[in-house]
This record gives sequence, structure tokens and C-alpha cells, in this order.
Amino acid sequence: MRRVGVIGAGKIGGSLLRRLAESGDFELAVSDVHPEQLERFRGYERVRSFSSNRELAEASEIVIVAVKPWDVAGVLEEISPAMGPSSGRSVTSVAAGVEIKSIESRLPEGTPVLRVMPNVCASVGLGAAVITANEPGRRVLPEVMDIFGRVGEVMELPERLFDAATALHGSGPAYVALFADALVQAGVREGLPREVARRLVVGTLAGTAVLLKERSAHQVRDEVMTPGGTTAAAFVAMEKAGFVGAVYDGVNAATRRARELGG
Ligand SMILES: NC(=O)C1=CN([C@@H]2O[C@H](COP(=O)(O)OP(=O)(O)OC[C@H]3O[C@@H](n4cnc5c(N)ncnc54)[C@H](OP(=O)(O)O)[C@@H]3O)[C@@H](O)[C@H]2O)C=CC1
Ligand SMILES: O=C(O)[C@@H]1CCC=N1
Repeated sequence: MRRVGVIGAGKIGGSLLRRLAESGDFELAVSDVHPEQLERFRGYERVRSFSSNRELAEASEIVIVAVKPWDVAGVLEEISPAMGPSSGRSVTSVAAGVEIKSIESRLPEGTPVLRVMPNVCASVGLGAAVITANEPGRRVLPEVMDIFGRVGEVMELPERLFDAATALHGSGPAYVALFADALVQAGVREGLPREVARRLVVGTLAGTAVLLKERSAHQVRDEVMTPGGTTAAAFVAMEKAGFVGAVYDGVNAATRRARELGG
């Protein structure tokens, strides 16, 4: 049974751990600076809690670093003595912006290093993730893909595109939530009771996501838009207000921020 350790039991690390624990296929370890985060895993069989990241690394083969980007360097410093090509251990980071070369520079030469960009939809098993690895890391790539595959779809992507992917799907659920909230508010403004508006919007988003798996966005748009009807009227107003341009600008700002986080 593979030994997987997760450093940082927050939104991403915690979601991943829960799913892996439920599968029963792994020996798991978790560490966090907040004891209350570890407390949430007390009832799980095969999840050991550690207050020391170094000890967690020593007890694991696949170490997943799920702390904020600016905390990654400190964590790597702590676990570095347990790493190196002969240790049989690898390090996978999910941090936005932090490049493989920066991770490598803080670990013994030859350590397998992987980078994954997941999203919060992993918490409901519907995540989308991209993955890349340094040369030694390619050996463990299939296993790490299997781990993140337990919480959604995983695709290999060259590292130079990671900041764009981070901006698109890492942050993506928050953009969709922003749109959903605006839709609910707009429905309330037109006189719908809030709860009715909320349920209609959630149903619309869930149904549209299924439709988009089967056909292109343009096809869905054309099926909905009756010539001379309500949808066309909405599109004219939304376009005039710069809706599509705002989406381009938002994703571009997020991409630039990911680059900044990488230093
Ligand atoms: N949230 C998201 O949707 C996504 C996040 N990411 C990336 O995943 C990483 C984690 O994000 P997220 O889960 O949101 O963050 P969280 O803050 O929810 O979780 C990180 C946890 O790790 C703790 N922590 C901080 N320093 C250490 C340390 N030295 N050792 C052990 N634990 C520590 C944090 O404590 P404290 O709160 O005090 O910092 C926190 O409890 C980030 O780098 C982010 O860029 C990637 C894709 C999507
Ligand atoms: O907002 C952030 O920085 C993180 C990375 C992608 C999603 N959340």
C-alpha cells in the first residue's frame, strides 16, 4: 500500500486526504500548523497525524505540499533531509506559481519533483487538474496522476503553461461562483424570491455543465437563443457592458499574479 503524506490540511490538502482515506487504498499521513485541522482526521482509519513535517516526510513515499505559495520554501527546508534520489521519496507541490526549479533548488539533487494544479471541485470528486514533473519525477508521474485522478480529471501539461492553467481552472470555480451570485441577484431584482432564484441558478449551472461535456459552447448558445427573443436581447446588453472583455482581463490578471507568486 502506497504511503502518501499531505503537508497542509486546508481546502485542497484536506479534500484530497478525505477522498484518499475513503478509498482505503493508501497509508496516509497529514501535518498542519493548526492542531484543529488535524483533529478533523482523527476518526479516519489509516491517517496518521504529525506535528512535524520532517517526520511526516520520513513516514511517506509521496509527499504532497499543500500550503500557501509563500510557505512552500520553509516546508521544503524542513523536509529536505528526508529527500534525495536514494530515499525513494518524491515531492509534489500544488502551490500556485511556485516553479519546479525553485523547489529543486531547496532539495537534494535528483529528488523527484512534481507540480499539480488542482481546483476546489476536487472536494466533490469533480476536480480538473494539470500535472508536470522533472526528469526524476517522471518515474512517479503515473502514481501521482492516479492519486489526483481519484478526485477528478488529470492532464499532463508543460510547466510553461501552468500559470495560465492556474488562472483558468485553479481560480475558475470562484469566477463561476461570482457569476452565479450575480445571476441570483439579477433574478431577485426582477422580482423572484431569493430561494427560487438560487435553485434555478444552481440547476441551470449543473445542467449546462453536463450539456458542455457533450457539445461546444457555441452549440449550446445557439440552441438557447431564439432569433429575436430574450437571450439575444440579454447578449446585446451583456456585450455592451464588456462581459467577455472582463473575463479576458480577469484571467490575464490571475496569470500575471501567478507569475509574481513564483518570484
Ligand atoms: N484553494 C484553492 O482552490 C486552490 C489552492 N491551490 C494551492 O493550494 C495551496 C493550498 O491552498 P489552500 O488549500 O487553499 O490553503 P489553506 O490555507 O486552506 O491550507 C493550507 C494549510 O496549511 C497550513 N500551513 C501553513 N504553513 C504550514 C507549515 N509550515 N506546515 C504545515 N502546514 C502549514 C495552513 O495554515 P495557515 O492557514 O496558518 O497558513 C493551512 O491550514 C496553495 O499554495 C494554493 O496556491 C491550488 C489550486 C486551488
Ligand atoms: O487564489 C489562489 O491563489 C489559489 C490558487 C488557485 C486558486 N486558489
